[in-house]
This record gives sequence, structure tokens and C-alpha cells, in this order.
Amino acid sequence: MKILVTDDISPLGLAQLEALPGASLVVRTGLSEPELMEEIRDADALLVRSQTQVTERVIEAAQRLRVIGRAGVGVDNIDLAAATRKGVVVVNAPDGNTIAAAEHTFAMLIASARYIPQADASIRRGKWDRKSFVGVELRGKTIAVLGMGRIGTEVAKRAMAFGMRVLGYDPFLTEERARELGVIRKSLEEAIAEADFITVHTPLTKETRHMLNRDAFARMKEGVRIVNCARGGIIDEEALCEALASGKVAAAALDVFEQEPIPADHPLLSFPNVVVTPHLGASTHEAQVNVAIDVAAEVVRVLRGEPFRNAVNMPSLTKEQKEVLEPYLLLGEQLGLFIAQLVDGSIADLEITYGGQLANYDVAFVTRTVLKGLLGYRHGDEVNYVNAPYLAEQSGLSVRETKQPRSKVYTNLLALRVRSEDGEHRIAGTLFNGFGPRIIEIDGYSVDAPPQGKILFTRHVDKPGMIGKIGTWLGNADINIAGMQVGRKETGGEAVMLLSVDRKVPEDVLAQIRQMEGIRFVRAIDL
Ligand SMILES: NC(=O)C1=CN([C@@H]2O[C@H](COP(=O)(O)OP(=O)(O)OC[C@H]3O[C@@H](n4cnc5c(N)ncnc54)[C@H](O)[C@@H]3O)[C@@H](O)[C@H]2O)C=CC1
Ligand SMILES: O=C(O)CCC(=O)C(=O)O
Repeated sequence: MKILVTDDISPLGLAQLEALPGASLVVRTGLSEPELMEEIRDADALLVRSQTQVTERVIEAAQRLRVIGRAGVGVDNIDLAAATRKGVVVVNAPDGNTIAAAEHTFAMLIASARYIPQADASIRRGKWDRKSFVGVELRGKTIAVLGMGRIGTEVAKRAMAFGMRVLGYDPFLTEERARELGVIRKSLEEAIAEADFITVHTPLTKETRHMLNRDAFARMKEGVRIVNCARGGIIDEEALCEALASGKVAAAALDVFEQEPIPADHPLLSFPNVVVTPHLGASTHEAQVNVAIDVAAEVVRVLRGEPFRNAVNMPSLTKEQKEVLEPYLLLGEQLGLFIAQLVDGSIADLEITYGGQLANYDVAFVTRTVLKGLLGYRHGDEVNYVNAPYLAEQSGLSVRETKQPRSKVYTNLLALRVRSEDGEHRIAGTLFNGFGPRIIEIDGYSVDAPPQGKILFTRHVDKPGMIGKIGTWLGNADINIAGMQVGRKETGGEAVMLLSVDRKVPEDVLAQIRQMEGIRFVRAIDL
């Protein structure tokens, strides 16, 4: 198993990966895209920080890749859509560098308010200039924190400790949470218009790209100070240069840039009131150990097939969710796999009904397992929990989830209905206390069978001798029957039968059974 590491990641984290049986760790930093494409070809896992650009071409070149681990928060250097398409799970380490980034933001804010780097440089040039570096105090000033997530919140707390009035803008910041933190909740327009200092802490997304643009700078106070320790691109650098040149912006402190490394002749570097660092927000010993240990543990979990917490391109389960939902994950996949084998032709739509207590949970992950079972039957190993929803969408399958919390018959119910060119099929399952997952209904007939193993499923006329004849065909083919379940709605109507068999019923035996008088439908199911 090859684990490729292409950025500087703490050896304390990598040790966990080296300890994996059969793992071979390959550390190669500073690779060009073609070199990375070559190196990733036979890799099972890739670990990066922010430097490696994991492009679509790189992901497509990988033949065995299962996981990309990002030792840090931002994943804008990874083509998530390409990873999802390819079924590669992307995990990050979102908690380990929060404090490092918040403290760096404050270091930058104070450095720019008090001209510390400029004064330091002046002394080193042999001067003792006390007039050029008169700064501003933080106490009593207003700071706008754009993005009140982990880092923004820590920055807000520190700003309050300095006696600042803190305005918070974040679509997910509730009034209650803002009050709890002592932050004044504002719209983006209000926040940037009132602030003496503006600091950004959002990810770089389509919405946040150039969030601070010409228009935004025009609305700001004269002499505002800007800090960006989140991502280059959230601030339009051209607009910032204009605002610095006009004096609208008194100072800027930047750790991140639209292009990294920032070109030495970049116009921003010509402003003496701009303080810069080379993307050092997470560069503390503590943070680098934290993120390396966290991300390596996640990658180990993915490689071992264990549940992981911080997936970026699929939902993760909390410990509590996992405890409740785990048996349904298996049931969902088995029901999906079962119904896929009942259907002929392409499936147009799928309805998943969550009934009883199950309806009260976030069932997104269960839906993924159903899709994996359903699509995996036809597309094989190419389908996994990461790309199943994408592949469903690609194949034009419409998926509908319905919830019926008041299901009276079963405490929990998971039912699938698919519509295809040849009609409709339905299957339902539940979890019986002490008996595990059971199939309880197929095409409207009540049954009670475990969703596993090799099964012969028939729908036939309910008349004497049918079961015996089918049994004889199986006996002639030397196929042992391990269990049997029958179900019918009324005597003499139609019945269904599920025979657990020791090996899959081959096509020639199916053909013989299919020709029997009274047989309506027969399938060899392999779960
Ligand atoms: N300079 C550095 O070395 C580091 C930079 N970062 C950057 O900081 C960013 C934030 O990190 P965390 O606080 O840990 O992430 P987080 O996910 O906890 O917080 C991000 C917040 O931004 C908010 N947000 C998203 N879109 C928004 C929008 N359009 N307007 C306003 N708010 C929006 C979200 O609701 C969320 O609360 C990361 O995405 C990363 O790019 C993180 C660590 C180190
Ligand atoms: O890996 C690094 O040093 C950068 C950290 C960062 O930008 C992040 O975690 O988003």
C-alpha cells in the first residue's frame, strides 16, 4: 500500500501511517504536475498541505487512490469535484490549526497597527526613526470579522480582550450565538461600512471570491485596516492596491495571496504600509503536529475501512449517529443490491422511505449506501459511498427521500421503490431487536428473511406442488437449500418464495424453473 506525501507534514503524524501493515511511505515534496501524475499512479493515499495542487489531471492519473488527506483546513488546492467523481474521499484536519491561525491573525493585525516590521527594518538600516511609525490603538475600535467559524470566533474573542467592538458577518451566525460570544451580528454591507479593521475568515468559494472588491472598498471608512490570513482571492488584490494608493486603506496585513508564492514584483509589495508573511497562519510547531496527527488518523481510518469524521466531499457520521445508523447502513446497501437484481432495464427513479424512529435521523448516509448497492450491482467496484450520488445523477436516476415518522407497524422501516422500463419493484426491511436486519416485504408480499447470501426468489401461482418442483430442480443441480420463506396475500392467488441456497443458482437452472407452469418471476439474488 503506497502512501504518498507531497508537502512538509510532521513526522509525528506520518509515524501512524508507517505503522500500518504493508504501508510504504513515499515522501516527495516540490513535485511538478507531471511528476505528481507519475508518482500518484500507484498510490493508495495522498497527503498534502496547501502547496500541492491536486488538479483533475492528477486525480485522473491515479489508478488506486482511495483517500486524499489535507493536513489543515482549506481544500481549495484540491479539485473536490474530480475527487468525488473518481470516488476518492477527501479528509482534512479542521481543528488542529485554529489557534495558530487566530494568533497569527492577531500578530498581523497588531504588526500593521504599530508598523512593527517597518520599524524593525528601519533600525536594521541604521536609523532611529520614531516619527514615521506612529500607530493606532485597538481599544475602542470596531473590527468586522467576516466568517465566524472556528478561526473567526477565536479572533473575535481576542479582539474583545483588546477592548474592541466586534461585528460578525456569517450566514450561519445566529443571533443567539452572537449574543453568547458578545459579537454584534451584521450584514456584510453594514459590517464593512462601520469597521476600522476588517479581517476575513471564510473559505475561498465562488461566493467569497473577491468578497472585498472595488465596490466593497468604496463603502468602507477612510483609513480602514485590512487583514487576510484566510485565503488569497477573498480580497481582489487589484482593488486593494487602488484603495491603498488612494489612502482609503491605511494598512493591510496579508498572509495569503491570489498567487502563491507572490511574485517579487507584485504591486502590493511596493506599499510600505503592507505587511506580508508567506502563508504562515498554521505554521506553529503545535499546529503542525496537531494537523499531521489528526489527518494521518483519518487516512488510516479510511484505509482500514473504518468510519471517519472529517470528510469534505461526503457526510460524516458522529459517534452517536454511527451507533444508531450503522445497522441501517448495511441494510440499505443490501436492499439496494437486492432490488437492483429484481429490475430489468434502466432504472428511472428511486424512492426511499424512512419510517418510524429512523425518520428522525439525518439519513443522508443511509441513502448513499442504498445507492451504492443499487448502482454497484451494475457498475461494480467503481461505485463507492463518495461517488454514488454523483453517479446516480449522471445516469439520470431521480432519487426521492420520504420520511414517515408515524409508521405504526414497525419501530423502524427502510423501504425502496424503483421504477424501470419493466415496471415497479418494492422492497422493505427493518431491524428486529436481537435478530438484526430483515427483509420484511418484497413487491407487496410480507416475508421475513435476512438480507444476505445467495437467494432464489420466485413469484408464482399459489398452488400445491410448486415448492416441491422448484426444490427438485435445485436438487438435480446439486444446490443445497439452507432456508425457506414464503409469503402470499390470499390462498390460491400469487405467492413469493425466498430460498436461501448454498451457491448461486446458475442460468440453466433458472431457465428450467422459469418454464414451469405457474411461475411468474424468478431471479437468482446474490447479496
Ligand atoms: N493562513 C493559514 O495558514 C490558514 C488559513 N485558513 C483558512 O481559514 C479559513 C477558515 O477556517 P476555519 O475557521 O477553520 O473554517 P470554518 O469552516 O470553521 O469557518 C468558515 C466560516 O466561513 C463562513 N462562510 C462561508 N461562506 C461565507 C460567506 N460567503 N460569507 C460569510 N461567511 C462565510 C462559514 O459559515 C463558516 O462559519 C479556511 O477555509 C482556510 O482557507 C485556515 C487555517 C490556516
Ligand atoms: O498547511 C498550511 O501551512 C496552510 C494551512 C492552511 O492554509 C489551512 O489549513 O487552510
